[in-house]
Amino acid sequence: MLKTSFFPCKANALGAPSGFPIKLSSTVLVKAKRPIHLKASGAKMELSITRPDDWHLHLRDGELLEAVVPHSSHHFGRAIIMPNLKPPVTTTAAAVSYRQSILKALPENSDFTPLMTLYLTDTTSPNEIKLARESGVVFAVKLYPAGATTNSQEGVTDLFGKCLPVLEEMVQQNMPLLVHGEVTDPDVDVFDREKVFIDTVLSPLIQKLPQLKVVMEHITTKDAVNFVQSCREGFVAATVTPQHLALNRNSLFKGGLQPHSYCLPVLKREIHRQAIVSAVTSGSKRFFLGTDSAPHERTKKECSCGCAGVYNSPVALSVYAKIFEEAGALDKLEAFTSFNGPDFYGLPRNTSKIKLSKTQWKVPSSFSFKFGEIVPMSAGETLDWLPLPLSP
Ligand SMILES: NC(=O)N[C@@H](CC(=O)O)C(=O)O
Ligand SMILES: [Zn+2]
Ligand SMILES: [Zn+2]
Repeated sequence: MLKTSFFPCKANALGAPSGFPIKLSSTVLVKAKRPIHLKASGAKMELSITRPDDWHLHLRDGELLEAVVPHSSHHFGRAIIMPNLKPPVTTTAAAVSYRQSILKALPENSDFTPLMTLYLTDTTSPNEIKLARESGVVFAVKLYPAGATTNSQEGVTDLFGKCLPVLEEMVQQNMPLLVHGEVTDPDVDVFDREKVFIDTVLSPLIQKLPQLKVVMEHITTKDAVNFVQSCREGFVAATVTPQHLALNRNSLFKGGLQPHSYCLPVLKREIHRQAIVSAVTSGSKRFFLGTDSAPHERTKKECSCGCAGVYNSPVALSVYAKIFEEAGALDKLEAFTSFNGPDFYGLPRNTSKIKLSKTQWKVPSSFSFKFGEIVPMSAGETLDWLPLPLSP
């Protein structure tokens, strides 16, 4: 497949208004045009922050990978890559090979670094954790309770019964456990699944293995905020997505069913949204950026049984900046986007900078590719903060 086309215009698909070209695969069709730039009146406010990382990202594989990777690599330095492919990335060998595919799909001259993860199953061996650590390219292990979310069928059915030796080896190897924190019991109300998971799985796990590093991914409730805050700093942390900061569950039904706002864990009540906004804008080191950007083709979202996942990479930084601005906490944005994550993982912070300009830009209504379309979060809306290209 040809991979040489560039956005020829002065703006790229993300709206960066300079001559910084972004290489996209030849499968990109013209609908992914530049966003419309509205001139902000008066002097433009610009924020310069250390290049952010994304600590929870779905890049998929094949043509979907080629399509979406530029939206992350353009502004983010590194990303924790989720392993829920079909088949899932359950071994170090598979993670190494998936990493190669990602590197191959990157735009020319990109220095984006994928940080790989393993998909935990009932049969993952402690030795696999040793191999993962030795590889130098696997940075975490992901727990999907079987049936909890997209491609989780091969996930864990009984964490304490089946996975304790592996978890003990993870403690030895200082390998973090990343958690999709929802129970799968059909009798538990879908809006309560995170809280019940905390009470029945996470709390007992941390009591049993207090040395295990755990990231509660994409938290959605005040219960999760309280739980993370009650744990030992440096051992338990949480990622937070743009959609769970910006939207509450009313958004799912606003003017009719809104499939592009449907993700798991599902959006919650306003009180929960407010609790996670307070948590991230408080300056606490326990919370960091993880977009959970999860692309699905339009036809797989707009159908009788739609997939869960919000594609937010193109808008994530704009949405985060708006949330911090509204909370009067723009001074805390950089720690959330660029410091707390690497500090938790024990990795160096990025040294380059990006700028966010207070400039309005219009999000494309969809991105079109040969294989189909992807509808981003905030499709067709005008956002306030525009990420500019990397400065040297
Ligand atoms: N968040 C989602 O709704 N979907 C994710 C899986 C996940 O992170 O749970 C996906 O892979 O599509
Ligand atoms: Zn998840
Ligand atoms: Zn995810």
